[in-house]
Amino acid sequence: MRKQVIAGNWKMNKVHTEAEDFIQTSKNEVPSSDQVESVICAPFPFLQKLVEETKGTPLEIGAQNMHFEEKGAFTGEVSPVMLKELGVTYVVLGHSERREIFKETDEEVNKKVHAAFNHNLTPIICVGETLDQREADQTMDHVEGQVKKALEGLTDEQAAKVIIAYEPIWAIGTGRTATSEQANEVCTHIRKVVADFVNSDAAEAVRIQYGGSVKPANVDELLSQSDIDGALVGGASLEADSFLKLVEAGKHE
Ligand SMILES: O=C[C@H](O)COP(=O)(O)O
Repeated sequence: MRKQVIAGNWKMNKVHTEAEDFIQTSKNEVPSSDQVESVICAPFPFLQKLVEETKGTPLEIGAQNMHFEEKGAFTGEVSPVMLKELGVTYVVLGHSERREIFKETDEEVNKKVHAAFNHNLTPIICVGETLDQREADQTMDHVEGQVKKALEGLTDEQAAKVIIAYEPIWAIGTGRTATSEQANEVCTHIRKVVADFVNSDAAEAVRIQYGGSVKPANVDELLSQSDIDGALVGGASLEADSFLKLVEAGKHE
């Protein structure tokens, strides 16, 4: 039985006081970590404080991106060493906004996944198709390519530990959710890709989240699907009440 992972991705939202209020309200309200993994992926400036404030609680803190190098002349970047030193445990990699706006490539995502494992961070690897790709019936091939490239060169044990977030780009921030069947169909394919590319044990172990307009009203149905093991949530993770409802749903699946 795979444990559900509910991760909030705050993106570039909140100021310090709002981040603090959220954490104070929710840190002791999330279910225990043996029931569901609860993660907030916050902007870099909040990470240190949030890690300190959530110590000893089931709420984990993640980053939304990082560079793959440990240090050097990379102005504006943050390294895996820095994140690890802060006590961050998860990192979102290859989010579609990074791929689209900041032109991140599959090769860079792969280097970041390796860097995450080198520094004991759990990568949440985002994959997903555009509306044009879906309409051209290219979803499965596109997602398959992204998954294989992201996992390239990992050991079987590492591949089993990644979290893959399937996020159809047309459903992100649009209020337009993939139906639970559409989401599960792609997640099932991703699991098969992992089975073929790595092995069946890794495929059985890997957690696959759905992301794209997930909210308390649709989370139960999405999480009840056979190959969906959690959610990566943007808008609905910004309010503590709503985030707590999502993690509560994760507990039951
Ligand atoms: O990382 C989260 C996703 O981009 C989904 O965002 P959303 O829940 O606001 O659609």
